[in-house]
Amino acid sequence: MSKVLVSDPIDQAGVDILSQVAQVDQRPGLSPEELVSVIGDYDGLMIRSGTQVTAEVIAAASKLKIIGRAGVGVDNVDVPAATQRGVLVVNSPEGNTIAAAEHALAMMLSLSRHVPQAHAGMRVGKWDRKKYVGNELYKKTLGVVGLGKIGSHVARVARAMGMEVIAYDPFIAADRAQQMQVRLTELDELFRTADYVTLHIPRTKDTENLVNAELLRTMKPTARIVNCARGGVVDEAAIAEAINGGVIAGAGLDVYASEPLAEDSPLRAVERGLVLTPHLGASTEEAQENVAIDVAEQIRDVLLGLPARSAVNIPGLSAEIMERLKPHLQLAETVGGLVSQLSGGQVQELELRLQGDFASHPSQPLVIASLKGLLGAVLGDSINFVNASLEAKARGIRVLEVKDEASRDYAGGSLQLISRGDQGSRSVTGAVFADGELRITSIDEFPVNVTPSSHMLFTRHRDMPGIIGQLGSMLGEHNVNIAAMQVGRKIVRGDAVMVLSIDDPIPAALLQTITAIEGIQEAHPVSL
Ligand SMILES: NC(=O)c1ccc[n+]([C@@H]2O[C@H](COP(=O)([O-])OP(=O)(O)OC[C@H]3O[C@@H](n4cnc5c(N)ncnc54)[C@H](O)[C@@H]3O)[C@@H](O)[C@H]2O)c1
Ligand SMILES: O=C(O)[C@H](O)COP(=O)(O)O
Repeated sequence: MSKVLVSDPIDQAGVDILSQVAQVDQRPGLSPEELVSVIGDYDGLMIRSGTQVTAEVIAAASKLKIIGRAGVGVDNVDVPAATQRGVLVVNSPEGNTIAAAEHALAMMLSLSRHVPQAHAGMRVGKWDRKKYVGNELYKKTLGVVGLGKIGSHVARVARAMGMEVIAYDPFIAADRAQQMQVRLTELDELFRTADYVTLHIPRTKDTENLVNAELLRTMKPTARIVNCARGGVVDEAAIAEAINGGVIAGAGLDVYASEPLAEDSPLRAVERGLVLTPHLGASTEEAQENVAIDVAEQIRDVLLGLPARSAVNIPGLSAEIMERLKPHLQLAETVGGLVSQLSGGQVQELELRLQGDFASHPSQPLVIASLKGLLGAVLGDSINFVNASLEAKARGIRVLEVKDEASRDYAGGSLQLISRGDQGSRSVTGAVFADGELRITSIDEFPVNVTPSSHMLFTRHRDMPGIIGQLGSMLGEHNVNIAAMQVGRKIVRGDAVMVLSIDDPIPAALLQTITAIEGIQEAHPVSL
């Protein structure tokens, strides 16, 4: 049975789903060293933002197939290291959207009406009505930085509360913003004119310390800023200074450059205008149930050999595409495996020629599947849909694509792979027939009609009497059973190819004897 480690607190609904297929060990609070020492036992890892999945953890994770992030941000996972090891990373892109958006709105309201400070006063017997006169959000300008899922929901609710909403997001089209009654602006205008600024961007090299002392100085002294996105996108010391110095009126922060926030952080010493929460944006019962179910289902499916719906590190290969293109992907992988075993040596270039229906589908999944077949035939299970492209790139394999939607040799079109390398060039074409069966339809341009099978033997030989008989009796003598046989030739008594489907692999010694038969130019055993 598979084993899944859950190293952060997650909702029981997720544990129940994982338990359908795996032994689930819930061990929140493991130290980094403990995680490295235990991870080698696990097929799956389920985390939130508390666990750092470093390259060291991934290097120690010899059995790991999948890392599931019960939430959105995967900045605590070394995704490139996971990709290189073929470990799938999945997340829940939408499960906590509403929770995070509502937390940002709660921050804005708390800041405007001094809710935490007023409550703290009440706890110690005070009745401060004058001190906590606040502001309304109504008719104020909200600046949203990052108009993605969370930013859009904040914008929608803010509009309903009577706010004017402007946004900065270079990746959002103006008409999409217009539909939300949001005006797109530049970042400097947004900071200069907004009464409230709310951040909903990922932490990237472009957004690190985006909100710094310089930008804060451009804000109105009455303005407030909210960060429920990611730590590190604001300069925390600069925020503390700006509030203390009256440069801005306040800030609401949920996330920090380093978590948990250091006890001696300057933020903890700010006396007014600041509301701090300990990364609670996604912490609602509803969101936790959503993300736990979403991610646990994906881990379960992947452990059962099914695709995941929100894979972070296989772009363009969603579960929906995997399902829709299943036979096409199988064919691409099979043809990739065949061409690899027929090529021998080093493949330097792979040309993918797609005809008919094959050309009308997105080609990236077919490229990945072809590379998985090509490299997997040599490197085995270490190659999967996650790392096939990366591994091909690392080996300097160039990939070319030629698409021709109009021409079709077969009703459903065809896929041809041509490999070029130090041993010359090889080509295999395949099609998916109406019965859904895969067929190999040509090898090195010789027409054949072969259903791929686990063990096959391929020969290039001269088309002359006696060769087929000799080969058949040789295999019989060695107790190798032939299930099917196909010969393809272009001209009588010219060159020809033969493909045999056999029940067992060909012993190495027998292969040598086969290649010694007069007229056989080459023979390759193939396993799929
Ligand atoms: N506090 C929490 O508990 C909590 C909960 C959920 C999500 N989050 C975080 O909130 C952030 C937003 O999540 P989301 O689901 O809305 O993501 P999203 O991908 O839907 O939206 C992010 C938006 O940011 C924009 N963007 C990227 N770089 C930008 C830049 N340099 N300037 C301006 N805009 C830029 C993108 O175009 C996108 O529209 C993420 O960092 C996520 O990790 C935090
Ligand atoms: O990216 C996210 O989903 C949020 O930051 C939530 O993090 P959490 O799962 O640790 O609450």
